[in-house]
Amino acid sequence: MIAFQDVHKYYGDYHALRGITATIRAGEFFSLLGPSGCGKTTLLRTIAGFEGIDRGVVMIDGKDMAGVPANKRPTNMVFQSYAIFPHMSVAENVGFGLRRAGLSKADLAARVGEALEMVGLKGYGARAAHALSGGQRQRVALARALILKPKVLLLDEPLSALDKKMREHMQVELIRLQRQVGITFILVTHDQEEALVMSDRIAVMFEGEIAQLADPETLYRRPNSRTVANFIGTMNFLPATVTSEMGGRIEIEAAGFGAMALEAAQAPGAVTGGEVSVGFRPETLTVLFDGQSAGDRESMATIEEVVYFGDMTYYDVRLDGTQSPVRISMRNVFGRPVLDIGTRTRVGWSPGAMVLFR
Ligand SMILES: Nc1ncnc2c1ncn2[C@@H]1O[C@H](COP(=O)(O)OP(=O)(O)OP(=O)(O)O)[C@@H](O)[C@H]1O
Repeated sequence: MIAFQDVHKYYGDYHALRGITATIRAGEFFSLLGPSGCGKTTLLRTIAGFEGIDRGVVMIDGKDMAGVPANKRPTNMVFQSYAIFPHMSVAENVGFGLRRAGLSKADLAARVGEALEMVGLKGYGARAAHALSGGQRQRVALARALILKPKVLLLDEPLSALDKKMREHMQVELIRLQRQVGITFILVTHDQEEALVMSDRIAVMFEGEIAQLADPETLYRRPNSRTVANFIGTMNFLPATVTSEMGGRIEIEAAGFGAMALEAAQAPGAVTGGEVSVGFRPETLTVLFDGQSAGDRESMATIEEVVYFGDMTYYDVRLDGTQSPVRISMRNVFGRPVLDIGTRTRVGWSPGAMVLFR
């Protein structure tokens, strides 16, 4: 549906987009994720036509968008500050973009009703827009964009003004809506959890470039750099050395773990003798209680910090033979005690959960 080919954008001397090449599929929920200033909003605006580009090509539905103004593109944008008109009714807001479409009153009312139903605001048409909650206003903004039946809906941090509960509720609503209407949604967010929850695929951006483009599970389990690993969730790192690499099997010697073998996919670019880091998520290690078997491999460790969350406990443990603690997250089980700082414990782990970074 969208194709970027080596897209560059400058603001004066500032190189805001540095060679973006990617495709977004029709019907996909796609997110642009990255820290503030990485260029995600700029990239979204190049799709909408609000921002020109200095080099490269932006295609929508097979057509080069060079010279095509925003109002002639099959896209519509929903903004963070849901710019709805407070003095109008909900129905007038939603029907605003169709007021010159020459529809009969009855047809317009039907289209407005349909759009309101999609966003869960059936029956709210006569309500004054200023008399709505933040979440309801955002739904009006969505209905106003959807009523124009765009091929692509562009969402610029649409939920960031909402409180946590409402944001989580709207995330689920947005996913449901996208499945129902089946059009391509492109979301800009700096919230990694939001991107993981909502997206079919995510482009992680840093400094005007796409660092990795993949589905949520791949991004989480196989991040391609330490930067991506750190941006999405928590990743522990320990120093390691590659002892051999042959026929797609990489052997390493890692502090705290000892020798282990990894698949090639876990260790792209590993070279024998290379000093690397082995990375692993907090939930892939297990604090083993008395009599519990490891399943795969185990190491000895000392608990240095305990953070209790009710349903979870974080243990910061130092594996024997290592310099710095690593975090383990454990789901609490009724009747099982939370261990104290200073406790010596066995830790279970599996080579399959490790990722190697240069
Ligand atoms: N109109 C402009 N003129 C000059 N510089 C700009 C302009 N718009 C954006 N920039 C700069 O380009 C870079 C990318 O901006 P952009 O808004 O795309 O970032 P972002 O990733 O969306 O960040 P945020 O989450 O803070 O909105 C930033 O460093 C920003 O300061």
